[in-house]
Amino acid sequence: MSEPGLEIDAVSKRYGAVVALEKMTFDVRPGELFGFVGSNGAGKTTTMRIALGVLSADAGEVRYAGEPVNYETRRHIGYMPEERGLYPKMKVGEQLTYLARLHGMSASDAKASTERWTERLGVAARRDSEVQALSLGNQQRVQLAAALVHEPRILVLDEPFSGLDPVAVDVMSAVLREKAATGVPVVFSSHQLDLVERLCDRIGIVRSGRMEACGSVAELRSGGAVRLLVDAPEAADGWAAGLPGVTVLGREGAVTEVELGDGADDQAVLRAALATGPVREFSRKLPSLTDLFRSVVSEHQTQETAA
Ligand SMILES: Nc1ncnc2c1ncn2[C@@H]1O[C@H](COP(=O)(O)OP(=O)(O)OP(=O)(O)O)[C@@H](O)[C@H]1O
Repeated sequence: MSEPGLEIDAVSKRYGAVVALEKMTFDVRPGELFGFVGSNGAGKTTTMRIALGVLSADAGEVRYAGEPVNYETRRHIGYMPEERGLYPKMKVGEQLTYLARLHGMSASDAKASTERWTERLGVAARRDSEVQALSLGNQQRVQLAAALVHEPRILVLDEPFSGLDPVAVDVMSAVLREKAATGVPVVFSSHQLDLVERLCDRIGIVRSGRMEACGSVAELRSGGAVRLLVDAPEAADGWAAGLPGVTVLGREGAVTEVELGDGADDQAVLRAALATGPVREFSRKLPSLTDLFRSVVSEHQTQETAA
């Protein structure tokens, strides 16, 4: 079994009558990039705030390396809050150095780290500018620098990719990958599912304060029904109707999409297609993370967006 990283264990939280989290449980292993996705109001920000300790849980526990997270551990978390948290009138460089010092770095290390991260994140030329003078995207780059400047052992980032241009998305993705490669557990929330699918080792899909599905994209896919694409140009409409356990989802030109239910035989589909004439393509259609997400959350979508 791998070493424990950051563990969120049966964490529950209410705001008055609103149940924000109901036994939220998952773990982010050392060196792992974990994508935290869910509808608006599903409970991602609440979970992250509890992990950082800016909000207390009603029940459950957050652990790091097998021990409950305490004040000392929290000094080693790099956090990017959803509401962002920079001082607008303070200069970028001074602010980052100050934050690094707050986390216990020496003055010279804090200065060197500020220089390193502002360069890496493309805001070195703005070190002497007030934060409020920067564009929103550049403020976000500085916000990420603020989460990284003290060389944290854990990274918890609330929607770090929102509002970034494609170049900044690439830089941010590379930085998160590198941090994970050094053994840091990295968790971030995002609504950009294509990015999450590309970047993350594992993904957690949250619905109504609960972890509904968790695993690698391949693991999440393995739970769903198999879909096939069959390109049979001479087949008449209805060629696959009546095959046991097979549902025809649609046809575009010569390509028919079918879903296999329990007990359905893909080879029977292939034989039926070949009986119509040539088959140019016969392949499995893998659902995207967006498809998987929709199937997990759609059931209660209305309830959550009303929150
Ligand atoms: N301070 C608060 N007071 C009352 N209710 C709150 C408070 N903060 C959050 N909530 C409620 O808790 C639930 C979870 O909210 P949370 O912000 O954690 O969701 P989220 O997944 O981060 O959403 P989003 O994707 O929109 O950022 C929602 O129903 C929200 O309305």
